[in-house]
Amino acid sequence: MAATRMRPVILTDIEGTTSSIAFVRDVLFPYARRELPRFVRERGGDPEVRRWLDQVAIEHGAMCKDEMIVETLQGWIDQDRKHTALKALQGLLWRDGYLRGELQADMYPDAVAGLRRWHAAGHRLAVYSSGSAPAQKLLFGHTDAGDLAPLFDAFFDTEVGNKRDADSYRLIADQLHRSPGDIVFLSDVVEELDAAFAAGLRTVLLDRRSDYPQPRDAAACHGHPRVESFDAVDALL
Ligand SMILES: CSCCC(=O)C(=O)COP(=O)(O)O
Ligand SMILES: [Mg+2]
Repeated sequence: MAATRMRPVILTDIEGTTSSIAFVRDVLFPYARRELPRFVRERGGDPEVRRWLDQVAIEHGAMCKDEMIVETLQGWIDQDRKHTALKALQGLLWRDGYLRGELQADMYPDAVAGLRRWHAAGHRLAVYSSGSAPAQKLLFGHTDAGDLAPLFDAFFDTEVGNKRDADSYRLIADQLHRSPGDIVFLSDVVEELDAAFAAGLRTVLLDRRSDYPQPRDAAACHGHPRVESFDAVDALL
């Protein structure tokens, strides 16, 4: 009897892949930057907030005041630092915004259709983003296409490691109980795909015109299959 091949797990990035870079840069980050001083003033005493503020303070090598921590975090937002403490605090801040109805995640329509199609076809879906896992669940739970969070069965963030480090993808494969070759990673960032490929994952480069007006040529793609929308991913699964 012929062995049936398991459907690959589809592991997706968010910014530049399921949602536009502009949404993250022009909506989410400014919201966090603006709300941060109030949030630290009002919630800085909560253990789940203090834990991350203290981590930022320790990195300064000195006891520093909350105002200085806020300035540091705002600077990191401006630099798009993918620091775990910043990402955890952003997730807590965005939670308020989503729950108050002030935030709603923009999704690429082809990404919504693809995720629904693959889930219906029996693929397991997972997310790997620099945004914290709670922030990922909130984002997919509050999209312009409704609640998409139930489509996913795992959410990975930088607590498994940096997205440009092959060991992070080995850990994700272990945690999904799948061999690396049974996972397809979708991302707009070639360096992330290089790391995933080095760990044995299959890869697809999202090269969306609205995020990357200049198409990336063959040399820039480093051998990763290149698509402009999720519609073209099915042929590669
Ligand atoms: C809930 S994700 C918000 C986006 C974010 O904070 C970020 O840094 C995007 O990183 P990605 O790894 O998805 O490109
Ligand atoms: Mg990305």
